[in-house]
Order: sequence, then structure tokens, then C-alpha cells
Amino acid sequence: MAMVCLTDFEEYAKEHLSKATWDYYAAGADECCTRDDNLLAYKRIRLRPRILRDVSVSDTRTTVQGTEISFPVGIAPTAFHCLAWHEGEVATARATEALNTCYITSTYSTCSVEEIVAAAPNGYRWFQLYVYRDRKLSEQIVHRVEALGYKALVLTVDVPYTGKRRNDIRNQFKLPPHLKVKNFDGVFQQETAGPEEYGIPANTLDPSISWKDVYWLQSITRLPVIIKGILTKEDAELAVEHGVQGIIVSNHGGRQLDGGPASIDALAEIVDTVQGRIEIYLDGGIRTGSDVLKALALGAKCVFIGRPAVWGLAYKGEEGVREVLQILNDEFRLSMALSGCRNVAEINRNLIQFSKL
Ligand SMILES: Cc1cc2nc3c(=O)[nH]c(=O)nc-3n(C[C@H](O)[C@H](O)[C@H](O)COP(=O)(O)O)c2cc1C
Ligand SMILES: CCCCCCC(=O)C(=O)O
Repeated sequence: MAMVCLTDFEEYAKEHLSKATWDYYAAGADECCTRDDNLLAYKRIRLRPRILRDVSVSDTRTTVQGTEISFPVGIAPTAFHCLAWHEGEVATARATEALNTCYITSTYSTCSVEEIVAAAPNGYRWFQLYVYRDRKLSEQIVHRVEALGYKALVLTVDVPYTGKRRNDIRNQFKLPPHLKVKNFDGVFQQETAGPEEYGIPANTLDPSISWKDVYWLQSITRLPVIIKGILTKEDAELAVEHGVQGIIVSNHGGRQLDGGPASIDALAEIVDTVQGRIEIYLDGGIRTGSDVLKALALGAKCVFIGRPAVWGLAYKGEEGVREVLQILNDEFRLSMALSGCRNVAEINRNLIQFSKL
């Protein structure tokens, strides 16, 4: 079967994964309004293409946190890759190394960070962190990833509690016993008396985290800290004031608060507030190269894909993720050229038709 666009991978994954696994990856919170709007919002945005600009050569390279990547699309942190493909995050890491882009490894990976780095030693990676009630646990993983050469910490701030995902509840979804959250093998896997979520003790994440924990994190690491899950200009301003190096505008793929904005709709006010003081990235609903172009035109430095990477894994492991990234890269290059941009520096807000917003 010829895979032409990311939806082809989605259809393949839906057909080939077990229902419970598919439902977990696809899930949005409650009525899934925000999840669905993440995609629809791109379709409401229209572009203003420029013509006759000699687009015979185009360059999709950019930098994130000072490091060059081949195009402005990376992989967002998603949990449990071994559910989609037996090699799990090792395959994802190899694909992103091959395509020279950024892979944000989830705290809840089913391969350990050591296995991931060994499999793709030259890959460019950030580590996504959840803050635990037991700060020592978070501190230990921070020091491990620092020693392994991870280049930034992505602090996820939109999960004080897990959103209500109806099908996961109906399916009583949990990680099967042969898979583990490998970074915490022997810690999370201990018998616990309390309730579990997804096979993980439910009370591990700390719902009391606050801005002072950003200072705490900065005090235990020399890595740049990037906050993932900001949707308002007020919080963006606080992030800058707290000295972080980046923001990922994100609603967690619509899996947390239902009724919040599509991430692309939240981007402009954040960009306008931050005024270039730190880098702004975005995830949520990116499915085509023109989505990438729109996000960059509205001020994102780079975007990240969540579910499409998992669909690629379900299709053919490393090769599948490579194909997903390559298709997005090709589509992005074409959209750039068709709108008159020769490189990412030429992408700006003039490309957006505001009267249609
Ligand atoms: C199955 C799944 C698991 C996820 N796991 C994590 C996670 O462990 N940590 C995290 O910060 N975000 C997690 N996310 C959110 C993603 O990082 C990202 O925000 C979202 O998937 C982007 O939307 P998209 O799937 O439409 O690209 C997860 C999302 C999905 C779909
Ligand atoms: C106990 C919390 C599990 C969170 C799993 C990963 C995640 O963020 C998701 O959206 O799913």
C-alpha cells in the first residue's frame, strides 16, 4: 500500500492495533472537542501565497536551542511506544536520528533512556519530565538524562491529574504485564496497594506543582528548561519571568482539559507577548506540511507531532516513523515553495490571511 499522507498511517494503525491500544492513542478528554479542534483550526486558516520568487532551491533547515535540525518538525513525547511496535522508543530514536530532527522522549517510555541513547547515539534529544510527589525520583531521572547527553528538559505542566478519557475507562486500559515503564523499573513496578492509572500507581504525579518547582528544577540541572502545556499569554509571561528557555504551546493533544483552545489558536497571543525573548514551539493537530507552514508563519520556531509518530511505528517501526517524517518534510518544502518561501527565515505573518481567522 502506498503511504501518501499521514492519514494513511492513521488508517493503517486503526486497522492493525488492538482496539484498546488504538483507543488509548486516539483518546481525547471528555467529548474530544479540543482534540478535534486541534485539526479543524488549521483548516480555518488561509494562506497568502507570494509568486515569482525563484523557488528552484529551498532550504528547510532551522535551529532549536542553538542546534541545527533538518526541518522544523520534531517528535512530541508520547508514552508506551512498545504498544505500537516491539522495539518501541528505540525505533523512534533511530528514525529521528536518521532524519536529523529532535525527539522528545517521554518519562513514560517503554524502553529506558539508556537503551534509547545506545540505539541512536548521535540523535538530538530532549527529555520530557513529570514532577513526582517524591522529588528524589524526578531528580534521579534528571541526572541520568543529563549524563546521557539529553540536551533539554521539557517540563509537562498540564497533567496535575490525568484527563477523563472515556474509552480508556470503558476498556480499563492499562499497560500489559510484559511491558514496563522502563525508566522506573523496580520503582513503579513495585506492588502498590493504591489505585492505578494505566498500570502506574495513580498517586505518583504531584498535583501541587507550581511555579516554584520551575526554580527547583533549575536548581538541580544545568540543562535548558522548556515548559510544555502553556496556552495563555499570562502563563507565557510568567514562564519568561521564571527564566525558562522555551515554551511548547500545547493542550496535550486534547487529552487533558476539554474546552480549551486549539493549540494553533493559542499561538499568536503567546508569540506577541514573548516578543522573541525565548523560543516558542507548538504541538497538536499537525498533519500536513501546510499545517507546519501556518504554525511557523504564526511564530512557532518548530512544531512537534504526537500521534502521527505512533501511527508510523505501528506501520513499520523505525521505517514507518521515517516515512511519516519524510512525508511531512516533503509537504512542508512544497508548501513553502508554493507560497514563495525559499527558507524558514522567509516565513512570517504576512503569509496568513487574517480576515479569514
Ligand atoms: C498516546 C499519547 C501519549 C502521550 N504521552 C505524553 C507523555 O508521556 N508526556 C507528555 O508530555 N505528553 C504526552 N502526550 C501529549 C503529546 O506530547 C502531544 O502534546 C500531543 O500528542 C500533540 O498532539 P497530536 O497527537 O495531535 O500531534 C501524549 C499524547 C498521546 C496521543
Ligand atoms: C499516570 C499518568 C499517565 C500519563 C500517560 C502519558 C500521557 O501523558 C498521556 O497523555 O497518555
